[in-house]
Amino acid sequence: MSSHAQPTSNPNSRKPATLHSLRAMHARGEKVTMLTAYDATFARLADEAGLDTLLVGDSLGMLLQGYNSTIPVSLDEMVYHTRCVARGLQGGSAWLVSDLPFGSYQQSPAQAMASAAALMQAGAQMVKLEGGGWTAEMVRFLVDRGVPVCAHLGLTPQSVHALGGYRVQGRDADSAAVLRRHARELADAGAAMMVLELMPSSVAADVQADNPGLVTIGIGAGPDTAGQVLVLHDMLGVTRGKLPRFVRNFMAEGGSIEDALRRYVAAVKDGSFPDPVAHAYAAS
Ligand SMILES: Nc1nc(=O)c2c([nH]1)NC[C@@H]1CN(c3ccc(C(=O)N[C@@H](CCC(=O)O)C(=O)O)cc3)CN21
Ligand SMILES: CC(C)C(=O)C(=O)O
Ligand SMILES: [Mg+2]
Repeated sequence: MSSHAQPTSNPNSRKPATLHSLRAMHARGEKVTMLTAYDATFARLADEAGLDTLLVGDSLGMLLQGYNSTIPVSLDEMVYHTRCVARGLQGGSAWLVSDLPFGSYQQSPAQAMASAAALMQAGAQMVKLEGGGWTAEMVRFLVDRGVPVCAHLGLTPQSVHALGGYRVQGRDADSAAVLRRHARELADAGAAMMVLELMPSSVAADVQADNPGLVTIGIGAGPDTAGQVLVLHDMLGVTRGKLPRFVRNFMAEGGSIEDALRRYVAAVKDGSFPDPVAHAYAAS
């Protein structure tokens, strides 16, 4: 089947998500669910389990390719996995976000637009890019040209070597204030969504309160964001090695992958995940 084939019958009764429906979900206080997906089969399973949004994360460099960071992932590889996931979502409902990989947007707004175009033509509905205020010019350039953008602040894994490891960000008052300022700049530049990764719950709560219409998606950022994201392999308990504290293994609770996915959706929707103590970080 070509990627331009007509959608087949809707596998569930949900309408396809739109930026409008996701903003409305947040406005009425319903939590937004996001999970990473890298292939057609898991995209379809996640969609059928009721995920609102899927992310083709550059974490695939670590989970699928075996690298120890996301830095080696290329734009062509992100395009390939975006095509796979988009085909799995045909006839489905989840909103599809794809990561712009390291080196594909940092140079200029024009470079960011060319890279975003490749992901959108592969089936993404929104692109995500990592970084603070310096990315505002890229965000504005893309949004003006019809590309929805998700920002990503806090622990930005593409900067792991500059950050000195996968460490909690915004722990002290000064760095928390910088994070809040950057979030405001990116929201003002037109970012509709924002991943907040590995920061004290209070900082993520402040970012959400500063920018009420922004759909914040937390990972290791506490319970007060508009939504939550996890890496698929982590919530299925198949990731090897030491896991970050914010992870919960939903496979240990459910009897099947389908059940684990449904439990994740239910736990985010009813607010039982993340736990404010077990899965969150405090300011220093
Ligand atoms: N499997 C996987 N899951 C992820 O969530 C993930 C990746 N890989 N790769 C890309 C980034 C890297 N991430 C990470 C990696 C390690 C920690 C970690 O070890 N965190 C410590 C806290 C460290 C501190 O206190 O500063 C923890 O205990 O959670 C957190 C996020 C999140 N992302
Ligand atoms: C963990 C999420 C936010 C991500 O960027 C990824 O999976 O690459
Ligand atoms: Mg990523």
